[in-house]
Amino acid sequence: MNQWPFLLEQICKVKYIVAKSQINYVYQTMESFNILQQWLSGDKKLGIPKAEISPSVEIIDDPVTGRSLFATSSIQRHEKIITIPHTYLLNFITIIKHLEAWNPDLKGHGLNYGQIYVPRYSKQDEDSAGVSQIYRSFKLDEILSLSSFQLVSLYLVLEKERGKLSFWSPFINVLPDYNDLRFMPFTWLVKNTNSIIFPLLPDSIQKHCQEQLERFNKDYKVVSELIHRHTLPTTSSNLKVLSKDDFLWAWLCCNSRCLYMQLPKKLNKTIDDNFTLVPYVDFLNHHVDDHCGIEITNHQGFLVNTQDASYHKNDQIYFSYGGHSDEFLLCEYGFMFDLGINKYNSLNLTDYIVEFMSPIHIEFLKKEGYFDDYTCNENELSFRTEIALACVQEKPVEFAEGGCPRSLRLFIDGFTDGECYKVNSGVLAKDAIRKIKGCSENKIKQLHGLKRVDKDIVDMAIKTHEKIIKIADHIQLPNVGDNVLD
Ligand SMILES: C[S@@+](CC[C@H](N)C(=O)[O-])C[C@H]1O[C@@H](n2cnc3c(N)ncnc32)[C@H](O)[C@@H]1O
Repeated sequence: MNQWPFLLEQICKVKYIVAKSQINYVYQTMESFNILQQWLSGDKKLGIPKAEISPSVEIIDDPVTGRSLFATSSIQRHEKIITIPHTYLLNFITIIKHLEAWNPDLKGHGLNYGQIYVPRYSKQDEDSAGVSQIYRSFKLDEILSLSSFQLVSLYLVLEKERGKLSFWSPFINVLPDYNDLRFMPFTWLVKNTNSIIFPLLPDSIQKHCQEQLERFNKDYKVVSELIHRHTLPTTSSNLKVLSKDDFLWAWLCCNSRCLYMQLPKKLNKTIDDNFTLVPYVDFLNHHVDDHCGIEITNHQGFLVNTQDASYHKNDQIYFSYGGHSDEFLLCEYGFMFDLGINKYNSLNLTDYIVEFMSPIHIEFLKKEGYFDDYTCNENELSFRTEIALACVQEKPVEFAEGGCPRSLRLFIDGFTDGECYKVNSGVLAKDAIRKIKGCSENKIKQLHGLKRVDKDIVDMAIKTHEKIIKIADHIQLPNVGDNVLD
């Protein structure tokens, strides 16, 4: 029997379904952008403030950078393009304000940050999942003891559960889903995916991910235990055991979208707690160079200004997340730039340099604040690396009784540029770089050999090694003979 007409019909059907689902996706996305903008336009009668968004700015779903801000007409330097009042910022303070409205026992600690509108929650805002009951049973001490990451992530999970009843639903609906962040290798550890590819990533990325996993697991444990203490017979089964996937989604939203905001001193929080989520502003993608500037004021809220950048129609509007390497961007934000773009890329030489050290060297470097984090970029070794390499060239006995060789002391204190160490440091660094490059070449071969695994993820893993090889090939170091420590 001729199968072709049947196959052709099936192919057409699949194409039709794919096209239809793409149209649906575009429609739903645009719809959710409209709802977000409507929400941000406030309500004078209810006293909900209005965000100011320049008509020269629009949200576009870009195939490479995801939801992004673009200029609809030219924008000059130093133009204020976005102002988001405190009411719409999601952070420790606004969450406590909303929880207070459910639970008067949480009141009375006098926390404030600008004017924050909070709905007057009533019977009709109760949700069937039991979230409002959980809010009512919280104690002030246990909420204040949470870190910002723990509280904001928990609150996002709970408010998502409240669906349309949540004040935050227009914002929650435009947050990324897990698939948008699937390139973040740390998520593979949580979800037990890509387990063949993970060990083929550079060691430095694997180490970064293990640290993220530790932080995540700690936050998940604290928050799960809290929820467990507050579940009631009426709480939905979905919440009784806080799902790890849901918490991961919320935790990733915080990790990839948080912006610096100093919390009041009386909260006694750490530097890492000083953040807020900011609807709309969080559509700004990262650029290696400075673009827009952000500022937070008590009175107006969160402001975005073009600073020294100007934009033409259809230009993407960016903001620099900081001087981060591609490895950092991949681990923390789930993306990397193409080869040759990121001037902040570096090689992590730490493990290889530590191998050259005796315990006495390590003790000395720790005391001086120069232990760990040894890197180089395409042009040079970092100062920390130079100090560590100079140190290992000194015999351990030279450090007896807390002493320090004179040349090394002068170098550390900036009185010399460590010229006497340079050649041998170059040899040692070269040895470390050669080993790292060899390791990357080997892993690339193994990655090419993988069959039937997600091609995008494998390509991304290969790219991480190509960046390492590029730095290793480019850096110029003095070339003299053999191991200088012999
Ligand atoms: C603050 S959000 C920016 C909005 C984001 N594009 C979205 O779709 O929601 C940060 C995330 O955007 C993406 N991103 C930011 N800058 C990027 C860039 N230059 N290239 C590719 N993706 C980028 C990454 O997924 C990152 O985790």
